[in-house]
Amino acid sequence: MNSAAPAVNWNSRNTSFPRADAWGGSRSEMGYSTPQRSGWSDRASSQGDRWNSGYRGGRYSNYGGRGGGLDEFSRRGEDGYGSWREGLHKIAPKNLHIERDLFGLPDDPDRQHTGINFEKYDDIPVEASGNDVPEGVSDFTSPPLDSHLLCNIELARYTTPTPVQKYSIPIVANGRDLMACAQTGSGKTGGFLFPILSELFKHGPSPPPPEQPGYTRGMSRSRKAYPVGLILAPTRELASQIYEEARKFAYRSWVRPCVVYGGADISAQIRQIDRGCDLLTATPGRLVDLIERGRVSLSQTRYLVLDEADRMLDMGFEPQIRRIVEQEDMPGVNDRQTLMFSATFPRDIQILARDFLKDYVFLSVGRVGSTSENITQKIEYVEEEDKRSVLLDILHSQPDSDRGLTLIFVETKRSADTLSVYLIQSNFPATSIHGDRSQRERERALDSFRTGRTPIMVATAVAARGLDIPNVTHVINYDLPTDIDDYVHRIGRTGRAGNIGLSTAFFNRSNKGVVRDLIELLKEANQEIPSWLETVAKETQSYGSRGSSRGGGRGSRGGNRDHRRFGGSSSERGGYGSSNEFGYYGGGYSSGNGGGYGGGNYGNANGNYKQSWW
Ligand SMILES: Nc1ncnc2c1ncn2[C@@H]1O[C@H](COP(=O)(O)OP(=O)(O)OP(=O)(O)O)[C@@H](O)[C@H]1O
Repeated sequence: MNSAAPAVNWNSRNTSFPRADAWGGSRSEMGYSTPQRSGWSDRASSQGDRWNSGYRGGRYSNYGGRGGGLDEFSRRGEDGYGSWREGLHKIAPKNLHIERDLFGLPDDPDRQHTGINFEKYDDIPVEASGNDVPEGVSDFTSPPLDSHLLCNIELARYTTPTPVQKYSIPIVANGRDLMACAQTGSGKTGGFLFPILSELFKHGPSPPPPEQPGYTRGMSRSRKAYPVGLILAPTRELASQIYEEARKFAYRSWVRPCVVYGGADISAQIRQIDRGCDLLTATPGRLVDLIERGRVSLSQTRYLVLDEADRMLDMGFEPQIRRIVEQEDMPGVNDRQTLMFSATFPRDIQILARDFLKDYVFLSVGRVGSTSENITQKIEYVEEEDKRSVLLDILHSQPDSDRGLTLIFVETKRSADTLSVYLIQSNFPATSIHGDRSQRERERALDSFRTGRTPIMVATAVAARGLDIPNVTHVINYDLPTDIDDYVHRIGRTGRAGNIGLSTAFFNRSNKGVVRDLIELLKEANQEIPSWLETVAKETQSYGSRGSSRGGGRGSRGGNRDHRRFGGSSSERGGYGSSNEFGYYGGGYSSGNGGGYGGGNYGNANGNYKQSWW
């Protein structure tokens, strides 16, 4: 284990000072709505008012909510938050109501439970490159984790760390930056939350910001939040989900998680951050808005996480991300720790890493961009005009006893709407989610799907990343994406946390651009490859002759591997510094049965990568 001192200077240790942003108070604002008990079509309901009337509550947010004496309320820890006083972490008393709300009961169907293949994660080869890579841990223990975090991990009923968690915990504890790539559903969220929260629990908050020398707790005007940790995520739903996880693991601690995202009432979000904001999860656009309004400062940020960073670039967020990281008041790369997580790491994101990370460890659990063997992948040849009837056949053949949820991906918002209406007309309980629906409609659709009231959801790529919905047993790619990484994330909505899942993809000749990548993926995951698919692959000529705007297929995109180690053409490197800077870093390790990096030198013939579809 590397014993190097953390790069972050925790000059706040063992001191006593007021938190920069601890205003005390309840947490009832950023409410998530309680499910409606109407029919199965979330659209058909006439209860829209209820969703617009500030109705809050339900399992996510119904504690707190008191009008006065908030500080006192907070001090007593009744809101589930502790404090940091005189250099010591004061853990709040237990609150069974909050505990039930956060962690559920052992057999709650709406919670993700680990599946029969959870232990098999340990068989996945892990590879790490970089200087002096710390060794992984094998259990949740203190040290290296803070003992209070262990209590919360136990409440979440996690018994063993997943591979990405095993390695991220010591890497972050040693003050290192990290680019981590692990298969969908294998616990990346804990991979960044555990080590960050653990360090925050041990070391306490940052000192009050220098620009507020006369800072007084309880000031009512010009309140500004100074989060110590910032997590950027591409979509509102993913940001909310990360926030819910952060709330679990921060329970009873001094750390107050917050979430902000576009499409929702900004005043409610401002009220929420006014009450304390130590670990902020945000979508980039809304965060820029709050910075511009002077409500958030990043001057005290010690931890920066970019979750699904490649998706954020695809969505055109690079200018906002660069502004947040480079042009506002966030500490520079040497004065913070930066972590990037995804299941796929195409080349362009690794170029961004050059600017945002320092001497980082590149960690890959399994081959980067691979799919979990817990997902059985079927590829069906279906012509465009036959898709609807084949879909109905599949849905009819799913036994009633199968209480699982089915997620159907289509390429356009319009087809999400038309297909869901078609399914409803065909007597299937369906809803849809896509970028043209309002935030309220999106939340309602997701909730109706999650709770099983509409066990079928038609979605665009907006639902492809990160969403952790228990009991999704079948993912259908009604339309295949043009980028294989998107396929990886989409099917990853099933087969999570060691559970098994089924994926069906409709393939026809319009999808031949992904055929080689698809075959490669299927092979890696030990899946059956239909002979007709191999025939299409053989027929498809001139791979690589029409690369996508993102650089073509898996191989030629040059991503999905540690760029420093494998180099790439100078144009691929996009002006990287000297070869010394990005030469091979020694000291890496690999465990498990090896694997190596695949990927040929071919492009994606269908590679017109567009952002407007989702
Ligand atoms: N150590 C653990 N033990 C048991 N369950 C875990 C553990 N870590 C995470 N989980 C559960 O596994 C599920 C998947 O975790 P998570 O959402 O973090 O996956 P992910 O790797 O981020 O997936 P994706 O790539 O799709 O974003 C969650 O329901 C989470 O609660």
